[in-house]
Amino acid sequence: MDEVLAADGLRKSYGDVEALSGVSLSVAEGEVFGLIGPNGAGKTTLVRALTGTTAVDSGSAAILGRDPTEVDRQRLGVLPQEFRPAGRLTARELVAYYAGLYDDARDPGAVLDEVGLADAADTWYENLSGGQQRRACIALTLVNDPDVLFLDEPTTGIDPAGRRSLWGLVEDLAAGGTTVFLTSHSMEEIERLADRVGLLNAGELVTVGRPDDLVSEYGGDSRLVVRTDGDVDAEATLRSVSLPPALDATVTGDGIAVHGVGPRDIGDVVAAFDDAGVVYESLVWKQPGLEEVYLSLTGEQFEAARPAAAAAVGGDR
Ligand SMILES: Nc1ncnc2c1ncn2[C@@H]1O[C@H](COP(=O)(O)OP(=O)(O)OP(=O)(O)O)[C@@H](O)[C@H]1O
Repeated sequence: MDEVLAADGLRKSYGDVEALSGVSLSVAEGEVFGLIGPNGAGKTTLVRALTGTTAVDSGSAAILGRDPTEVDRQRLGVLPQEFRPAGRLTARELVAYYAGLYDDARDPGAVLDEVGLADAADTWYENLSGGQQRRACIALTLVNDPDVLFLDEPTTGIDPAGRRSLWGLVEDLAAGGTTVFLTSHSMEEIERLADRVGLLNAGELVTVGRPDDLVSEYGGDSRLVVRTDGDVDAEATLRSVSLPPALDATVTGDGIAVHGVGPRDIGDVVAAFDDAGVVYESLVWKQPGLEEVYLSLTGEQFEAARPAAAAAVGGDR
């Protein structure tokens, strides 16, 4: 596969703040590369460096083998994190205006349809809902049928159904050969869309890999988390429970975590807690995902909890 995006030792400081401290990466044609990282990690600076909209202090970037400032804009689509088109143009007028900037543009109506804005096409941008505005912005990045698409937090403010339909759109684009560089604060979005994920922390690309590989390497084991009442002595409770010998347990901030619990072990573990007469508030079985990778590599909880990650196997008592 051809390399479409490349970064080699990108460094960028703002005064004393080193936003990028030597970032190198490579993205292949048709790949969806997901970038995650805490606030201020340097994600937007990296997008700007890769798209040639900020000058770097050292290092180099290339899109389609060229310097980002020299690449044919017809082949590039960029959705910045903050993007405010003219408020008193309708979605259709905006898309038509942007289409007019290119020699070879798609039909505005078809693009509006694709992002789910056909019914609101004749509403002024300023009167669209937040989610509809974001869709309109995405439509503007698609008018030139780009080969490379940068999406900086594309679905912020879009409702769950709208997000899912836009994920389908990104999947279709990638299947058609479009290379996508995506930053997001939604782990669900990254897990769903990204072929490879890069974790940026304090300006450094801490790790890059396929989601499954990162989870196997850094995600830890699946576990059953037993939340006890705040007044309960979790250490004493744990000593009173006879867990299956292969399993290990630790006391956490709000209860007990039993490690290495596979799906078939859940019943035995629950029975062990019941036999010991433990009163618990909830039992949650968690399989590791990117959230755990993020926690293990940054020491921080990912902001947006991923509800589907946890399957409750017990209730209040
Ligand atoms: N124009 C600027 N002037 C000064 N400092 C800046 C500028 N742009 C970014 N920074 C700083 O550089 C660091 C990286 O910022 P950046 O916006 O790239 O992070 P981010 O990962 O995109 O954050 P977020 O998730 O909050 O959008 C931060 O410390 C930020 O304050």
